[in-house]
Amino acid sequence: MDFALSEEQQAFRDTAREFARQEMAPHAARWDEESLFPVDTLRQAAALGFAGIYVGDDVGGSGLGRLDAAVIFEELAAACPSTAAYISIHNMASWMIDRFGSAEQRERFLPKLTSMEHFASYCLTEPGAGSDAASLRTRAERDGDHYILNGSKAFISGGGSSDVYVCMVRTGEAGPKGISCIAVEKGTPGLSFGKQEHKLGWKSQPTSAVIFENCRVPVANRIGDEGDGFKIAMKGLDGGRLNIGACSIGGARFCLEQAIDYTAERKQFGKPLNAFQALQFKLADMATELDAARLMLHRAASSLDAASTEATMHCAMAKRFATDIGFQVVNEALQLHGGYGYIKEYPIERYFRDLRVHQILEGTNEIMRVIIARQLVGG
Ligand SMILES: CC(C)(COP(=O)(O)OP(=O)(O)OC[C@H]1O[C@@H](n2cnc3c(N)ncnc32)[C@H](O)[C@@H]1OP(=O)(O)O)[C@@H](O)C(=O)NCCC(=O)NCCSC(=O)C1=CCCCC1
Repeated sequence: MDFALSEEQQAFRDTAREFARQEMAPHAARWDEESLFPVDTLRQAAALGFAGIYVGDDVGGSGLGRLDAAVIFEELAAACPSTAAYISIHNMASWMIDRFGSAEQRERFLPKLTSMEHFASYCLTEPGAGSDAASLRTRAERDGDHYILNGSKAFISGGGSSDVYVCMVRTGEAGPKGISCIAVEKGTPGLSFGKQEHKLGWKSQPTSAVIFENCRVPVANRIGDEGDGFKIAMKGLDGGRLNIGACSIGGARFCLEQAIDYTAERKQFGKPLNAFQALQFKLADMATELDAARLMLHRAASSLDAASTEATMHCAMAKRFATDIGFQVVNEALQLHGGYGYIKEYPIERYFRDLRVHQILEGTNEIMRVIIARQLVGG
């Protein structure tokens, strides 16, 4: 087992770190404050290959693996978890087209997605179908060479701004086997968007409902066969969960570094905070748990790259652990900053708000436990 990154991986990491420090970090607070979707910066990230990290290079992707992606997302999220997470979602939706789409669909959609001339959204959740994703009700009725879609999707990242919506819809029976995956393009009559949601964090990416009212979509936009949609969605999420875990680790790493600097500078009772053993122990625990989370995440990424039969469980374990530890580390970093951690002059509160949602989305951490337990005990 080799714990070192290859020379190539160190090179992506350095490129991502430099980009994040120069092009994201100086602007992230303003994107958050003004709820700005940083389209130009996203396209700069795409020019470095970050918009199709594990998409084939024949359609403009970087042709890399999940471990490479984990390394890149950690660096991007150290500067701005919200923007890094949007790039992750775009990668997840693009990969679903790359992996399950036809040659014609790959050629039609992916060159514009890998350059981020177009943006992609992943649409599974509905107002009445969150954790129980297989109960989704958005209906796609066949009408000749089109489907007519009716229903709505909730909490969609990129809603209203994305150009391609990779949607899970019901074409058949109740349950997972009646679900298909269809790419709906912006501008299709009958497609509209709800109001922009006001969120605690993740403010540099827009979030809205996606609404279908007699929305006519060509059958040629169906990704995979009828009835394959649930499995496609779950496979997309295996990788998406790793990326979100990597975003938690990156954000938490930045906050740990801030806490180390702050406790060295801040003096109370005549000495720096870091001279108090109780606070040294806090820093030691934060660093140890973060390291454990990164190791677990990299193991899960290697497992997914190797198509291991345990990959889904490893991804669920890593998502659960990395997002819980990430939030815990940011919370401790805030505590170590005292009152300064709670005000906007310091960056910690933004990371606190951004990382909280990682424990909820792409499958709550309770659902991660369901996935792990099913592998252990069956059922
Ligand atoms: C785990 C879960 C609760 C499972 O469900 P059930 O019990 O209904 O389905 P079950 O009986 O487990 O399975 C059906 C078929 O499906 C296959 N399969 C499942 N996982 C996978 C997988 N990982 N890979 C391949 N096949 C899979 C399963 O084998 C079965 O097929 P078979 O009948 O054997 O032929 C699932 O529903 C889930 O996960 N919910 C969380 C949703 C959830 O995560 N949203 C998040 C929405 S997205 C989101 O939050 C975002 C936020 C920010 C923006 C981006 C998106």
